[in-house]
Amino acid sequence: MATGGVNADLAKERERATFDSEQLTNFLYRGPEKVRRKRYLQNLAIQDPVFKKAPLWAFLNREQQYATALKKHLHAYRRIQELGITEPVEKFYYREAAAPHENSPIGLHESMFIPTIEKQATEEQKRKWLPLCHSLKMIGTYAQTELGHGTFIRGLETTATYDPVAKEFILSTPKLTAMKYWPGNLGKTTNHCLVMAQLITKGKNHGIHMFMLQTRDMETHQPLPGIELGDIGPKFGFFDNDNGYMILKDVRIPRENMFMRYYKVLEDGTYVTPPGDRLNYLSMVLLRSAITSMIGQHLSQACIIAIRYSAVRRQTEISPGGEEAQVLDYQTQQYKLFPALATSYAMLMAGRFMYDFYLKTTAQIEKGDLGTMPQLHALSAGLKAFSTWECTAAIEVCRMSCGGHGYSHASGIPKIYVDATPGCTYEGENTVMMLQVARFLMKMYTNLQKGQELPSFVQYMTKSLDTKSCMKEEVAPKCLVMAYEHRASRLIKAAADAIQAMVMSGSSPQEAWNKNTVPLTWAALAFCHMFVVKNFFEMVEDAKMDGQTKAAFMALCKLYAVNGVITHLGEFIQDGYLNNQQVQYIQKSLLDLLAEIRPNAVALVDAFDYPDAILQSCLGRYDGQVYQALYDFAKSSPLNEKEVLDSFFDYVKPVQQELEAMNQPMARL
Ligand SMILES: CCCCCCCCCC/C=C\CCCCCC(=O)SCCNC(=O)CCNC(=O)[C@H](O)C(C)(C)COP(=O)(O)OP(=O)(O)OC[C@H]1O[C@@H](n2cnc3c(N)ncnc32)[C@H](O)[C@@H]1OP(=O)(O)O
Ligand SMILES: Cc1cc2nc3c(=O)[nH]c(=O)nc-3n(C[C@H](O)[C@H](O)[C@H](O)COP(=O)(O)OP(=O)(O)OC[C@H]3O[C@@H](n4cnc5c(N)ncnc54)[C@H](O)[C@@H]3O)c2cc1C
Repeated sequence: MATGGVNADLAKERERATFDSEQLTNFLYRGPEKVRRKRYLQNLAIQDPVFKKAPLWAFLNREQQYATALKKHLHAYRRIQELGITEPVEKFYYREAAAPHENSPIGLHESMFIPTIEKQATEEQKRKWLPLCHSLKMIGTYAQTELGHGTFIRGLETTATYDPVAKEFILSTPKLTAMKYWPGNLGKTTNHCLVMAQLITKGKNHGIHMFMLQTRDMETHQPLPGIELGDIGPKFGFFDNDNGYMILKDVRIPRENMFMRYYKVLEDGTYVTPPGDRLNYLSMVLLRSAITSMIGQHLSQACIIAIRYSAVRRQTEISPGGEEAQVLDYQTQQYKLFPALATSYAMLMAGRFMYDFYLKTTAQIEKGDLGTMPQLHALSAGLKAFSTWECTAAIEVCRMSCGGHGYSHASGIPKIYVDATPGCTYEGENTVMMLQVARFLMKMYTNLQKGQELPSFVQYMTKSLDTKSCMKEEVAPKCLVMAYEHRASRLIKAAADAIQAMVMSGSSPQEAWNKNTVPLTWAALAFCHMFVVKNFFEMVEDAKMDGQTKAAFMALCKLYAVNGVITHLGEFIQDGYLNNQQVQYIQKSLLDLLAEIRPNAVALVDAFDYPDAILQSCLGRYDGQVYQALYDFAKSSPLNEKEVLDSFFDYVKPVQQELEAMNQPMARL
């Protein structure tokens, strides 16, 4: 254990902050009462001996990691029920503190399996399945992706063929590429799954639908006949999760196991068409809507670690013989870390918007109003892709900004990175998601040309492109937002014009689309970026907090916007919207903002309010005693348990002896 109180540099950082970090914490968690409750729940978990005694994940092999994750998450599941915690966000706080570095082997059971039953099953199916799910008799997952197809869902090859005589579906993965491959916890943990399969009835294929499949015996946990299951092996991250494969050989399930709230197959095999298209894609939309907040949290943890460490780390004397500087005082270090910090706040704000929008829209869908589904799809796909790309890149910047120690698991950042980066792939590969956004934007652009009214968040498209920026020396939020709107509108028009020109010269619309997917993704990215900037400004402006806190928060928000302009400068100046002088104002503003944020950097990460027990980082400790912690971490490496390892005698000694013998003068003769 590190001792010695709070590191003097870190203590000074907290004293010199111009605002009270608690105020920002209260805003982030939606009020002081909620903060108190969060801390109470986190402390309950942190003090629980089952969680306290668990070994550190980094020193375990994969099987041990899986077992630890299972033990912790099942204990948390039981405790959450005993404590009567029902609010999803409160469950999240408890679980995060209980198992901060263990991905849940029952995570998909809770985040996809149960919500899909709640949203897509009939009342009768819910009555049958939900009690079993809550008592964990049924543990399920979401089995969609196959060896041959993940992105193109319509191309999935698993079939569900209806047999009207037996009133059963026959589930089959008819070839190698049809086997389910990747679903989380399918390999070893779960005993049920939702299978996405091509529905065939009366000889006709009706596309993919959802079916409930029992995969393992509920007592012995053995796979059921006709089902081959297994873990897919070690991955880049998610070591403790059994992503699985599954082969189905004509497995029969009752007709009642098709999810029939919206889509139905009658006893005689008649297919009843649903009220709306793509309703069975809604489970993906739920997770996509939650990912922006989740990834913002990952990045906020990386920022805490890198910024606290940069305040403690001193390297190189600035003037000969003088004191070595805190690395956080180097402008280049600030340019790495403060945009990352601003990005994490921007994504937390975007995630807050996104999840609220999801709840509002799905409430309308539940009532049969499907009108806002295209907007929900476009925004959830776009923000999921944009936030995961931005945040994973920034996490890696945080890691490298910690120098060599950032490469060690002692820092905590490598684990954050490997668990965050698959967010770019799962729930829809990011490029593919951006192309869905582009599809929506092109539709909106066509509607605009036809004089139709646009949804509020794309109304900026109606503004004339024939304008110049209002940017002055004092870089104003309004002018920044307008610059982002202009860039997004211009790139949407450029992509639309390119497609239109190709069609006019004889290409088919599909060909024209496929030859312009790169500009289309530029347009989609610019749209998402604009959305995040605008939402960030709006949320800061509306935030109820004292003036100093708001000023500190606003500086971050401006930095996010200003840094984005500089990073994508070409797209802002291509048509002369910003002139040279204005670009210079923005560049100067960036440097000014770095200096303005500097005294508040530590307070801004303290505001995220992550206890050390969750961060589990030697570098990100609240007390800044990083060197003692690194030494303790090294000492606890299992390689240090024995002074001399057996492998020394097994491998080094024999080779040394052979080489010695070979090199003897007699041996050379
Ligand atoms: C309860 C709290 C939860 C908290 C959770 C916390 C987080 C926990 C995190 C856990 C951590 C890790 C878990 C990891 C889980 C990972 C799980 C998975 O990965 S599951 C598998 C995910 N797979 C995908 O996402 C596949 C991606 N592909 C697709 O979605 C589709 O194939 C496609 C959208 C790319 C194309 O679909 P297609 O049917 O071919 O559609 P078209 O392109 O032809 O478009 C037709 C039309 O449909 C519209 N559309 C498409 N999708 C939707 C949708 N979802 N909703 C509404 N509308 C949709 C599209 O816009 C088109 O509309 P038009 O009007 O014709 O333009
Ligand atoms: C950690 C993890 C957990 C997962 N959990 C689950 C789960 O629980 N359940 C489940 O069903 N699945 C799960 N998956 C699978 C995941 O959803 C898919 O991997 C994902 O949807 C991407 O599909 P793919 O692998 O087929 O990628 P591909 O589509 O093969 O992507 C490969 C490349 O092709 C490009 N590409 C593909 N199609 C197009 C196109 N139309 N236009 C332009 N470019 C294209 C992509 O941009 C990408 O660069 C998980 C994956 C991971 C990594």
